[in-house]
Amino acid sequence: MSKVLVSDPIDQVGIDILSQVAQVDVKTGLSPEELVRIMPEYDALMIRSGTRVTKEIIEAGKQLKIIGRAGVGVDNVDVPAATRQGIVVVNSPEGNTIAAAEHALAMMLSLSRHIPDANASVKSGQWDRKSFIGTEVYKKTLGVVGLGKIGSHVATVAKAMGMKILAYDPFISVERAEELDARLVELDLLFQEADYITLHIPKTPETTHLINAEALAKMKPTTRIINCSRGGIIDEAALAEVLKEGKIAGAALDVFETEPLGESSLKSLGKNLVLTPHLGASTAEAQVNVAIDVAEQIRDVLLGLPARSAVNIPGLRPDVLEKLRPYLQLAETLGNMVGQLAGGRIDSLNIRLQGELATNQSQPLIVAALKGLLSQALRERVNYVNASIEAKERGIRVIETRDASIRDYSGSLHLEAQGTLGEHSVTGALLGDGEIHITSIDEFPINVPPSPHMLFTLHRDMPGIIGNIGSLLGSFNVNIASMQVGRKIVRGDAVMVLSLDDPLPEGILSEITKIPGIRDAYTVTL
Ligand SMILES: NC(=O)C1=CN([C@@H]2O[C@H](COP(=O)(O)OP(=O)(O)OC[C@H]3O[C@@H](n4cnc5c(N)ncnc54)[C@H](O)[C@@H]3O)[C@@H](O)[C@H]2O)C=CC1
Ligand SMILES: O=C(O)CCC(=O)C(=O)O
Repeated sequence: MSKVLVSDPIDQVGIDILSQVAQVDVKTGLSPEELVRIMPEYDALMIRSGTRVTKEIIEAGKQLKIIGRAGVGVDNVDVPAATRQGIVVVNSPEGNTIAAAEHALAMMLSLSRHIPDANASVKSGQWDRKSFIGTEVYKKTLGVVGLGKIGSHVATVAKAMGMKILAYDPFISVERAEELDARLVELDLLFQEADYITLHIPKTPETTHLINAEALAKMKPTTRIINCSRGGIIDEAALAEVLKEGKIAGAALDVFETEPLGESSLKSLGKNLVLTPHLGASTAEAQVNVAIDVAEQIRDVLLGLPARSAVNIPGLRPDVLEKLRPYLQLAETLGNMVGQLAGGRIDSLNIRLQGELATNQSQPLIVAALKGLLSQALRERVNYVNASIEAKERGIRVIETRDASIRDYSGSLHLEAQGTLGEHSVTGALLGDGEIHITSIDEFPINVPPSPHMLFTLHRDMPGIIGNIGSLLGSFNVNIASMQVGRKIVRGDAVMVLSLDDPLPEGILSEITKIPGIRDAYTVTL
């Protein structure tokens, strides 16, 4: 019989589902060393946010087939390590949406009406009404950062409470914002105008410390901030400072840079700060939803069936998956690249399946390309199941064509996207050894494998240009791992693709475009 380890508290309904097919051991509070030691016994691992599933734990799981995260964020799982071992990682992208949205709204109202401190005051025997004069949210402006599932529900309810909604989300269409009666604005304007700011975004390199000293300085003294998304999006030291000095009116935090929250300057603040211990998903309903969602998927995978909400591997029959796996990776990589080249808000994606990929069984490749395209915006929320729906909801027009006559590789994919940064295309194929190669960018022929940090330029093919870019990058201590130029005619337009050892430091891109002959420059991070 299969064995499942449940290493965080999970609703009993999930345990009951797992018990239909497996022996279930609930062992919470294990140390990383204990987890590594016992992992070889288990076929499946079910967690919430409490267990950090490291590479060491995954590698110890010699029989492990699936890791189930009863919630949305899989940032506590080393997903690439799991993928390398062919272990499916599943989550519950929507099971706790309402719970998290309601917690953010509850935090906004608690903060406005000093409910936590007033409660403590009454319980300590006082009847102090003067100290707890609050503010109303009616007719105030709410700035929603991240208009995804949770942000949209917060916006809808806040609207019903009479609030005006501003939203910042570079990946959401104006039409979607209009449906929610929200005005899409730039972040600076939101910082300047909002009375309340609520964060509903994933934690990514771009969103880490999005709310820092500089951002806080743009806010009104009456602004209140709510964070029920991820710790680290707010710079806690900078926030504590402005709260102490009364430069903004208050904050309510459910998530922290380090959890559990240890020593912190936040703890000494008064009624202008409300703190909860990552309770966003902690409702009876959400815990039942996520437990069912994830336990059913673990049960199915243990029975040899596909998972419906896999973050890393699509829900296909194992034999079909085995054949398609390299091409799915190709499609996802190309989708991710073209999404970044074309910019945040994508209007359309043209996918051309070429050569032997131009068959009717190629639907999963379209889905993989969309998953890659949306991954910058949605991170772990996008999977092989919801990618098409998410694209539709975001108003992305998807056009697929097939051309079996193109035979430069046995099968290749050509993706063309129209977005905020214009129209861009990328073609890729698999080499004999299964390695992905990018074979054209914006119709210029090249031949490079994708790498984690890439820089692309569109420039005039003229002497000295390569040297100028090299010197500029060198002056910022950026090391070039490889470089290739693609051109159609001598001294015409050309593209340059550079693989860099490190991410491009901020500000260099605009310096690159100042080099004579460079028309445009883009970075892609994979
Ligand atoms: N406190 C808690 O217990 C819970 C926290 N969460 C967290 O809440 C967050 C939001 O979750 P969902 O709404 O389900 O995700 P979602 O994927 O539906 O929405 C996220 C939105 O953020 C947008 N976005 C991405 N990068 C952005 C950027 N740089 N600036 C502005 N917007 C950006 C995306 O376009 C997307 O619309 C996630 O971080 C999730 O992990 C979710 C559930 C419970
Ligand atoms: O499991 C929990 O309570 C945390 C939920 C959460 O943060 C998530 O689902 O992303």
